[in-house]
Amino acid sequence: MIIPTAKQIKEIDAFTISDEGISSIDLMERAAYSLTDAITSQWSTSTPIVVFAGPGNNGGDALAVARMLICGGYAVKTYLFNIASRISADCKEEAERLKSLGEGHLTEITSTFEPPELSADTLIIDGLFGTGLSRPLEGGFATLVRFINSTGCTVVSIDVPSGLMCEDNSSNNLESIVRASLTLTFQFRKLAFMFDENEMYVGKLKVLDIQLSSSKINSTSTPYEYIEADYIRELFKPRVNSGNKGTFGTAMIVAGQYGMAGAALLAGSACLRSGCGKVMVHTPLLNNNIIQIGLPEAIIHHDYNEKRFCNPISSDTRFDAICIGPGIGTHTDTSRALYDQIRRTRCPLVLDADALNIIARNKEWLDFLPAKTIITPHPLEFQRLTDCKNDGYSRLKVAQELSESHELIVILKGHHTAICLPDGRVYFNSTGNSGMATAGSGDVLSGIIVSLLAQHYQPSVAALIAVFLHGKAGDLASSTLGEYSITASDIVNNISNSFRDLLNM
Ligand SMILES: NC(=O)C1=CN([C@@H]2O[C@H](COP(=O)(O)OP(=O)(O)OC[C@H]3O[C@@H](n4cnc5c(N)ncnc54)[C@H](O)[C@@H]3O)[C@@H](O)[C@H]2O)[C@@H](O)CC1
Ligand SMILES: Nc1ncnc2c1ncn2[C@@H]1O[C@H](COP(=O)(O)OP(=O)(O)O)[C@@H](O)[C@H]1O
Ligand SMILES: [K+]
Repeated sequence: MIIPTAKQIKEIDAFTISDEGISSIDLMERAAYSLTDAITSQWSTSTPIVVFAGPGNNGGDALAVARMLICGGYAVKTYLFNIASRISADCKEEAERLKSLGEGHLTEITSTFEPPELSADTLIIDGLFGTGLSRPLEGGFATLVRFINSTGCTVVSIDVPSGLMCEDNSSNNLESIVRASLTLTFQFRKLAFMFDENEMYVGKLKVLDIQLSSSKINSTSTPYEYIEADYIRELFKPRVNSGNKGTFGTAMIVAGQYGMAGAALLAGSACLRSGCGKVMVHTPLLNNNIIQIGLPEAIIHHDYNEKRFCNPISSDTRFDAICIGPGIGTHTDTSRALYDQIRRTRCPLVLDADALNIIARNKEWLDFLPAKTIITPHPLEFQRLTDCKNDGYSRLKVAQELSESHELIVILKGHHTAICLPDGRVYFNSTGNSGMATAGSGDVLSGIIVSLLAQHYQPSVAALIAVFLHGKAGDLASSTLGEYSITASDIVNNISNSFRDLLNM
């Protein structure tokens, strides 16, 4: 599903209204029905409800929901903030409809507001601002948001937590954003929801299908897409029945300085579990026994010259793709080896972990990474690599620029990992859970990627499939072990289930 901008959502709303021939107020009623449905399915009529409505259509939604809840037997108090006397036409109409239920349901605030006493079990519905927010909240609205956040009550935000911009929050006033327990958003995830630091505002997310025009949605051009199983499934090539080891390619993994052989084991076993024909591991001689015993299927490519660090591989004619980085360390010898290897590599390449930390110290090397190289930084590695600001939107913009200017595939790892392609497109992943925030989890991802590259998947496709499968393997691991107990090995052990789940095998 696409992730349109707030402006594009407005256009899709407007098109739906004209194309379907329905009025905007009826679209609002449709939206409010689905909100009410989601609320009543979770909270009973014994829950006291307080609704805060703003002056725009987000407020209109809130007023419609208040009416529907009252009609459903809920005790609801509603406050409409009409400070500047500029409420939208549909908001005004919804206020009239609510008033028509009788006295006392609606309090209109036109100047100062005395916050009510709220019991701990009150459910707050936040309909102050949605996609129309154009600047950070300040003054009375900022105070109101701080009041909402201080109550300790459960908060349901309509469409967007009020105060959160749909895209760029790098200059926002973070204290003036509602911290929702649940956000009921219309039709699309918003870009800001993809950034880890905004989880504290969005809370749990539910996307409500309000049947906006599918033809308009399909013709809306946006670089951002949220990827789910159906999309990934289409990217697979059939596996040739008569294929042999050679058909499915040989992957080379340069990993594990002495003391970090586990990184090589994790990447190597993930690679083997992901379908390539052969896996070679280039690792210091001292790791020999560990790898031979832990990963008997792999061929060890000994790094004879040096016992503890990684040296360059002499030739890359014997493998189809190469991964460099998991646990290699940043020793000067390794750094030199990485330089040589990058300069010499002609096959598809994925760089992870310490390979990226080394490049961060030698940023000019970015200029000669082969086209379509995949890099897989977590936020800190990306920060070291680019000196970017620390918020999700700024980081994404820099990643997009880097991807486009250097023709790289940048996999920005996080809860919703972003895969940035050189043509400007960005795909956000839908699988994965906090149990995957565990040492070695990234090594597993690198192993899956290089396996797919060795099987001759295009780098962009390999990146998309691998990220999705990796997260899915983590989800399957968590369904049996729980998020607290997953280890990176459990992710490896669930790669096969992840493939089978995705491909209905
Ligand atoms: N357009 C449509 O057909 C639909 C819209 N829907 C709702 O409409 C919302 C968007 O409505 P609007 O475009 O009216 O926008 P909002 O309701 O988000 O707010 C817009 C109003 O807030 C003011 N404003 C913006 N930033 C402000 C700030 N920092 N401080 C004070 N005032 C500020 C604007 O001047 C405008 O009056 C969506 O989020 C959704 O909830 C839904 O009803 C579905 C259908
Ligand atoms: N909360 C989370 N939700 C989803 N995926 C996560 C979460 N935390 C971590 N991951 C995933 O786990 C991997 C962690 O990689 P990384 O930080 O490089 O780990 P390591 O360096 O320990 O191997 C990434 O693919 C990341 O997307
Ligand atoms: K809202």
